[in-house]
Amino acid sequence: MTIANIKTRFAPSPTGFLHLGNVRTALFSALLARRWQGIFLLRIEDTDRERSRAEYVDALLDDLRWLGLQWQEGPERGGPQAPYAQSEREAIYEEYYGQLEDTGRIYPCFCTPTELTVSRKAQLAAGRPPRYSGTCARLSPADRRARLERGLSPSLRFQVPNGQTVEFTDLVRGPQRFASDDIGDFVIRRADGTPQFFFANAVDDALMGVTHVLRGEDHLTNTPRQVLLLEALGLPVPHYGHLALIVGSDGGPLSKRSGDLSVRELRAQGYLPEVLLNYLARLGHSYEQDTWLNVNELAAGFSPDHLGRAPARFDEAHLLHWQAEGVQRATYEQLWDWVGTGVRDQVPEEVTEAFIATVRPNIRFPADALFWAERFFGVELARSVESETAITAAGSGFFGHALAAYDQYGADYPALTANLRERTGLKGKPLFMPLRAALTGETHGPELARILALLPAETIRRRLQACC
Ligand SMILES: Nc1ncnc2c1ncn2[C@@H]1O[C@H](COP(=O)(O)OP(=O)(O)OP(=O)(O)O)[C@@H](O)[C@H]1O
Repeated sequence: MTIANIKTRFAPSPTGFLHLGNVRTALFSALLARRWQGIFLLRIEDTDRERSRAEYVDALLDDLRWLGLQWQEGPERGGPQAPYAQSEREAIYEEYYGQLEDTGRIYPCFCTPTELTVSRKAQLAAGRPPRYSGTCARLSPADRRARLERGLSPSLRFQVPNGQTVEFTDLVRGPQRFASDDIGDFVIRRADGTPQFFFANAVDDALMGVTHVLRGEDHLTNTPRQVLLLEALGLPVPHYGHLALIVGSDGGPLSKRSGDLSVRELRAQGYLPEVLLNYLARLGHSYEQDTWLNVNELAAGFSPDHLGRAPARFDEAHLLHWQAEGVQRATYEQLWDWVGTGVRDQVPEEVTEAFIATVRPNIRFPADALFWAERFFGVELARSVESETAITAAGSGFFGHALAAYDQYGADYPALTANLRERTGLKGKPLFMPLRAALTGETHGPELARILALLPAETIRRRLQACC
């Protein structure tokens, strides 16, 4: 399969911080475009005036950039179909409402929210699926005029044709068929004049030349409405692919409203961007390799054919696995930046690289690096209970020998430990554990040989002396 001139998009609403479900949609869309040298477009769907906020727009742009999911068209970058925020496109929408009006495909609806609720309840009580009953479609022109003269602000409803079947082939879920009779006439412009999602989203995709729409399965039932609208407007219908949703540990889909697992939060904890990409790319999508892939490799192996239909559950253990891998792969510069000021302030300048090399296999988060920086370079050494036990068991004579061996061999670990073995007759754990406990206050941790080379000689002597 080859796809020419592909354009994909991510179209979030700025109503909260992006969560892993949102970001996986962005990632798959970006990978699909990159795979076929196409364009990845970003559009801000801020038509919900009450819930949309400028700070969420800034946050989502920042999150996507941090993840390396740079868009080629969209906010800040511009493009042939600017503007890319729906709140700035109302004049464009007016033109298309006009077209639908001219062709008699829409009508004003004066029903109040209360009337709609009553009708919905009555239909449910009668065991029917709720849909708009068509009250305002039956108003005469005189009735409509009278209501408008009374100053009522109508919404605009799209008149769904009867007796049709809407069909499309979903990129993930295969052939789909919906009976138009099951779809009630739906609002495309709210009474406050703002466009409804179905309308603005479909019109923008068409005008912006989007060829492939990957989005969450929560939109599957919107698609037949959007297909009908685009057909009524004579606009091109993109290929749709509906992705299984990511569910949290409670089994419910992640949602911005409930502030689920935001990228910000994960970033603040110290997750690395490529870690999230490697994790998310495998959540509901299979790759031949289960090894670490960079973004180009993720794109090269991406295909809608490898997308699964079952909901994908967020699994922290998998994410932690990728995080451990990401830390091993990061450069010294990346990690030195990532560990944060608490670590940078404590580690002496001349051993920063040695510090990172020493702790790298034992850390997954900046907090872990801080833990070791404090153990190595803190003035006061807080010892764990286990290390106190190991020190007591070794006895003070052991540390006198250790000091003598250190004075003779310094940080030459093989020579020092061989000498200590000779002096004490100990080997294995009884030899190494008390040494580790005295030097770090812990009975686990980075390689002892590296620790010996990293700590200032004066610290080593002081800590061994303290156990004598
Ligand atoms: N739990 C989820 N798993 C996978 N994709 C999701 C999930 N929730 C939303 N998406 C997808 O993320 C994209 C952006 O959606 P949107 O900005 O509407 O976020 P949302 O989380 O649904 O927000 P809200 O909670 O405010 O409804 C859409 O394609 C949507 O289908």
